[in-house]
Amino acid sequence: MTPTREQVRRAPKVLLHDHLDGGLRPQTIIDLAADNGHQLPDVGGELTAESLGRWFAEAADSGSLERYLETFDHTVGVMQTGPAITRVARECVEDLAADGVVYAEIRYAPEQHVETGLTLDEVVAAVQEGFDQAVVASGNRIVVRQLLTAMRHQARSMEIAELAVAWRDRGVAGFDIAGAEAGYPPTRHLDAFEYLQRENFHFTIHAGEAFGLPSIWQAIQWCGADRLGHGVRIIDDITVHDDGSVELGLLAAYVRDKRIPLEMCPWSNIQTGAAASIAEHPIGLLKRLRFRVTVNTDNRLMSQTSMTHEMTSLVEAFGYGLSDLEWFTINAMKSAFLPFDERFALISDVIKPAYAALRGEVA
Ligand SMILES: O=c1[nH]cnc2c1ncn2[C@H]1C[C@H](O)[C@@H](CO)O1
Ligand SMILES: [Zn+2]
Repeated sequence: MTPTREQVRRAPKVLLHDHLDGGLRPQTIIDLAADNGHQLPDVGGELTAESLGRWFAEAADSGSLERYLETFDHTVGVMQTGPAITRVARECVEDLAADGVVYAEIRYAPEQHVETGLTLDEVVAAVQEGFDQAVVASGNRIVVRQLLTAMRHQARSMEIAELAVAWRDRGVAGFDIAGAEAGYPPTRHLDAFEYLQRENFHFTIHAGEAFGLPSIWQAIQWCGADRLGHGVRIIDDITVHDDGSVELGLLAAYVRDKRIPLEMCPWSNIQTGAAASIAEHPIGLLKRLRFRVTVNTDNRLMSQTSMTHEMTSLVEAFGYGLSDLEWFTINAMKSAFLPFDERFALISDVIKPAYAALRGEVA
């Protein structure tokens, strides 16, 4: 039977790709802008949480990653003090816990939060404080880690990689690069990735979202990425013949053979033009071919989404049942940048029993 939205909400979910500066509550943006004087956009009427939320969704719904990214000026702009960052981090975890997320890796770029004098270390500490507060308040129902992102058009990736390693025992589990993809290939940051590999550290790379196979190839074969952020364009290396048979190119075969996790973000892809609709999203074929697919939100504010919304949309478009959602969830947990024993415990003690109980309800 098809799970209801409420059953999807209650099902344990694992989130590997979510931007802290893409998930603010609209009211929080209004409050923080009033505090620090940041000029919010003209929403074409009265500024309310609702109208501002709508503005973000519409402005981000442009079909272009570059235009989508412009909306972050207004979230990053209000996250420039310790207390503001801590509030955003706390609310992020509160919202994820309420949505049934049991494990999350939240990413952001520390270098974007130093405009009024915070050090990079202070930014990471402020985020961790907010996470810790919310995790305790949830009764430890959620486990959260930070991923530190470097902006791919900037030149601070080595510094951010060192920052991530310095915080490895204090809540930071990995590293990432993000921002406009075209013109900024992953190899631009090769020294940072080589450093991370020498440190036995984990990283993912936004690749194959707004740019195609060369970006994915570089991310994996030159830079050694553990996972791919989006990776949706791997579909360009897969041919579906008229008779229904499927042929994988060398890169697609490598990604599948090596079980390289794909952090897929369906609604974000529709906004940036990487996919036309949920029903046409490559996630359907990639799941069928048993790639290591995971489901993620990317930016909950810009896409007006949540894990429940992403998964419910997939249930509606592809007819998935609870076992499919459990498969995505276990895929994600297996792919987390958490030690093996901790991943294993979450799968066997939390995820599997909860899905078994839900299946009992649905049957
Ligand atoms: O989907 C994305 N692709 C590339 N970059 C992105 C995406 N979503 C957010 N970002 C950027 C904008 C944020 O300011 C930055 C750090 O979270 O990462
Ligand atoms: Zn992203």
